[in-house]
Amino acid sequence: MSILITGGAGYIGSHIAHELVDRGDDVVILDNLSTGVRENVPAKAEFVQGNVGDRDTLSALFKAHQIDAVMHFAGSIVVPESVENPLKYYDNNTAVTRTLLEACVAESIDKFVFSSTAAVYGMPHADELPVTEKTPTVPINPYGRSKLMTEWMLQDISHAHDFRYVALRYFNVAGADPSGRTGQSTPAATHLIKVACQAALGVREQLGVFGTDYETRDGTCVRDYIHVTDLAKVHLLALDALQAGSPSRVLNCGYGRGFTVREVIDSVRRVSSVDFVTHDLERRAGDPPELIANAGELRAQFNWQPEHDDLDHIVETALKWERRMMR
Ligand SMILES: NC(=O)c1ccc[n+]([C@@H]2O[C@H](COP(=O)([O-])OP(=O)(O)OC[C@H]3O[C@@H](n4cnc5c(N)ncnc54)[C@H](O)[C@@H]3O)[C@@H](O)[C@H]2O)c1
Ligand SMILES: O=c1ccn([C@@H]2O[C@H](COP(=O)(O)OP(=O)(O)O[C@H]3O[C@H](CO)[C@H](O)[C@H](O)[C@H]3O)[C@@H](O)[C@H]2O)c(=O)[nH]1
Repeated sequence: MSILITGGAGYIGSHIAHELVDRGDDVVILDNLSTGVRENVPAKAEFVQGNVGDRDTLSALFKAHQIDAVMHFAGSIVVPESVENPLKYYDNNTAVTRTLLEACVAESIDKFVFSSTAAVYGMPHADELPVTEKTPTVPINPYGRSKLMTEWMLQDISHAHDFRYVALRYFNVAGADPSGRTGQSTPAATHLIKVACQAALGVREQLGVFGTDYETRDGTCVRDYIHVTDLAKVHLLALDALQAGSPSRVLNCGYGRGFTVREVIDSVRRVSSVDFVTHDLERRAGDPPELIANAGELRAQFNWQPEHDDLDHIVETALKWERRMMR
C-alpha cells in the first residue's frame, strides 16, 4: 500500500513510519516540523515539509502520489497549552483535519486512521473504570474537545461518503523504538516518563509530582502506559482491517492496567540506578485521578498481542533514547 502519514516526523508517527517501511509499504510523510524531527523519518520514506491545513500542498501531494490510505498524527498535544490558547487547538487539530478530510473525500481516499486520545473521556467516575469505548465522552479541556470534534467529523463523513476510518484513543504513550531508530525527541515534552528519564540523566534538576492526595493506592494519579511499539502494531492492524473492507471503528489503546506516578518514578530510579530528586507539588489542573483503558475491544477486533507490556522495559527504552539524545 501507499500511505500518507501526517505528523510522521513526530514521536508516534515516526514509529509507525518505520514499521510500515520495514514491511515494504510505500510511505509519504507530510510534516511541518513544528515539533517533529527530520532525522527520525525513515530514509526510505518520502518526506514533504508542509502544513496539513494547506489545501494546495495536499492537492499537489495527492497528484504526485497514488495514496491508498491516510494515517493522521499531525496535531498539537499539550493539554495546559490548549487551555491557554484554545484557538490554536481548534485550528491545528480540528480545522486542519477538516481540510485534510475534504481533500480525502475529493480524492476518493476511503481509508483513514486517526490519532485520538483518552482525553475525550475527561474525568471518568471511579465506577466507570476501566473506561470502555461506550463510556460517555465529556472532555474537560480544548485539547480533548478538539479531538472529539474530529471523531464526530469522521463519523459523519463515513455516513455521507464512501469512507471508513479507525479512530484510536491512545492512553499514555511511552517508551521508544527498541532498536533505537526513533523516540520522543521534543525537548519541551511534558510526559511523565520522558521528564523522569531527563531527571535521571541530569538533563533537568528535579521532577515535580503533581498531586499526592488523590484517592489512589499511594495518593498519586494512575495512568495506563502503553509502549509506542505495541501502539505502532495496532496501527498496522487497523490499516490492514480497513484494507480488508472492515467497517469504521473507535478503539481504546492501552493495556488495561495502571501505574501511579510514584510507581513510574520508582521504575525510572530502578532502571537508571539514579536516585534523582522529586518534589511533591499541588495537583495539576484537569488531571483525572485514574485513567485506565478497557482494551478488550481492541484485542477482540484485531487479535492484538502486545509484546512490550512491562513498565521497566518501557522505561528502559525511553532512557536509552534519552541517552542517545544527549550525544
Ligand atoms: N503522546 C501521547 O501520549 C499521545 C496520547 C494521545 C494522543 N496522541 C496523539 O497522537 C498524535 C501524535 O502525537 P505525538 O506524541 O507523536 O506528538 P508529536 O508532537 O511528536 O508529533 C506531532 C507531529 O505533527 C507535526 N505537525 C503538527 N501540526 C502540523 C501541521 N499542521 N502540519 C504538518 N505537521 C504538523 C509536528 O511537527 C510533529 O512532527 C497527536 O495527534 C496526538 O494528539 C498522543
Ligand atoms: O512532570 C510531571 C509530569 C506528569 N506528572 C503526572 O504524571 C501523570 C501523567 O501525565 P502526562 O503529562 O505524562 O500525561 P497525561 O496523563 O496528562 O496525558 C494527557 O495528555 C497526553 C498528551 O500530552 C495524551 O493526549 C493523553 O491522552 C492525555 O490524557 C499525570 O498524573 C501528571 O500529573 C507529574 O506528576 N509530573
